[in-house]
Amino acid sequence: MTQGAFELTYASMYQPPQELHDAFESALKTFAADGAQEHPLWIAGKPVHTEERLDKRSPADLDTTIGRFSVASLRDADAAMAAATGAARSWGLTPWRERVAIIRRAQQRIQARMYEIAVAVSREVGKNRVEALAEVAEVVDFCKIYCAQMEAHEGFDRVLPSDPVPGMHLTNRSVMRPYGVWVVIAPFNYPFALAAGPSLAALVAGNAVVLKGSLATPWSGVLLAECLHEAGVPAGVFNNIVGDGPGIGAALVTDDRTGGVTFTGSHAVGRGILAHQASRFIPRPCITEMGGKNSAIVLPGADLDAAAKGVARSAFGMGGQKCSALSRVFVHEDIADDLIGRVAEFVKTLVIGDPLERGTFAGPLATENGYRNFGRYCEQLAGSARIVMGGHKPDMPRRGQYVANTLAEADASHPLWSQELFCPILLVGRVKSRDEAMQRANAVPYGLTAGFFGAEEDIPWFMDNIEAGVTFANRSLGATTGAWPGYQPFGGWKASGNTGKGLASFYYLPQYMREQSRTIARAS
Ligand SMILES: NC(=O)c1ccc[n+]([C@@H]2O[C@H](COP(=O)([O-])OP(=O)(O)OC[C@H]3O[C@@H](n4cnc5c(N)ncnc54)[C@H](O)[C@@H]3O)[C@@H](O)[C@H]2O)c1
Ligand SMILES: N[C@@H](CCC=O)C(=O)O
Repeated sequence: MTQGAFELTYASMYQPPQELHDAFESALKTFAADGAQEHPLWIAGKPVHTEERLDKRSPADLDTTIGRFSVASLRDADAAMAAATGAARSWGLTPWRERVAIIRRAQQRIQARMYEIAVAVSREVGKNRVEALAEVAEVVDFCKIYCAQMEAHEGFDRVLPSDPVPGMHLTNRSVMRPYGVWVVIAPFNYPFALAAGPSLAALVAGNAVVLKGSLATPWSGVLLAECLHEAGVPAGVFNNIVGDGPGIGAALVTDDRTGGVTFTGSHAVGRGILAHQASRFIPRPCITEMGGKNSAIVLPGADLDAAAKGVARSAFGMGGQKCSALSRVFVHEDIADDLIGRVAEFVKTLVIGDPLERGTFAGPLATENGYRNFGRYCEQLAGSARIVMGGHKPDMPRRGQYVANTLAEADASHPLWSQELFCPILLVGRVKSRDEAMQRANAVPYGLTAGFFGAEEDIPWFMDNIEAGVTFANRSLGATTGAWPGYQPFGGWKASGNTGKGLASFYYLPQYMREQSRTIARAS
């Protein structure tokens, strides 16, 4: 989102202009939370109210309900698949320029409703207002990028030379065609961006979509469905259902009518979905974006103030509930005390509180599960690590899922070094050399993001050796977090993702299409 010269991204979000706050405040007033408001599923171009409803509680105040959400049954999931199957053929045959025009209208609808969507995202996830606004702005950029890529590649339709056969004229073409119905499974932490990003790519490529978001964050998908409907996406081409993973999600990804799947979520679930798609008699494409256990390396020569800010922002932003969150820092022993002191000082300035308030850095944890896990991890650390700060659940004016930013030093053998925690816990390890730091950074199965702070001449060594899909050096705005479409393609290596291609990169969109070679022979 651009306001004057200001462009809102996850890196620029720390100092947004006053107009952005004013517009958010005004949306807060007009788009008030009405706990009794009913939110439907969207199937076959229509809102569908179901018998089963979920009263969604605010993670910031568990005594407040933010809306009543229809929950899909297996019959609703089947209806969504049937609607998408019925609509897929004509959408796939719609000229790509028309599809691009519709997605551009969707971009305008999302832009026009940006502040109210951000209010909803902030309320359901508990993320602060700028994180929420940036999440919506990211979707605007996904629309722009995928439409521009279709145009730049002329709809991925290429005329090829005639082959040299005497007495015959052969016309050759390569066209990229959609798979049919694409199932998108989204996580709770970026319920708008990670539902919209894959859905928009699938749609512009000509697939019909069935989206299933997380039960923990059911609102974003409804708003996305409304925007796409307002933009004129034909009935059945985009369907949104809300339901549990093992029941409704599994039904979608195993359905015979599914043509391809994009899953964003934990490794435990993603791996199973990927195995299923690969083992079918007709294997299906499957894009999995999974967990992370991201590290930063800090070496002598680093600007330690910049490092402290970058480390704290990426470890504790959004309560550590980013797949890109920093959870391990390896710092050279000569500068370790200095870095730890600066991180602790900076963290004291970060406000934990009501996510809708202007000054809040981090709100509550989004899920009950995450809140419980945080307590468990802190108990584990209490007996076996040096807790520098945090390690508890703070007293707050409201009964929300609030936790303290936690920094701890633990032995290399501690089990929390290798497990994704998804809460604001940062482990620090002292190292004797840059090679020891690299060895420990790479000694986990994940490979999503990584950061480095140190001398310019060490940056190529870091980027050439680190096993991660997204790398940053000397970035105080976030050591490992805050990739933005068009600037930093975002995708994981190793157990963090199976395709090796980042969201919004040049290589992403073609994954939603399959190539057809077309040769026509005529006598010459
Ligand atoms: N790599 C990335 O780009 C990226 C981005 C965001 C989040 N994540 C990861 O997501 C995780 C946090 O999100 P979460 O807790 O919502 O993840 P999760 O795996 O629990 O759930 C993700 C989605 O999968 C659904 N699901 C669960 N079981 C299923 C099944 N058997 N079949 C089909 N669908 C099923 C859930 O209902 C939800 O919609 C973290 O591991 C985080 O690192 C990764
Ligand atoms: N794209 C976000 C992370 C999304 C995953 O949770 C970032 O780069 O920080």
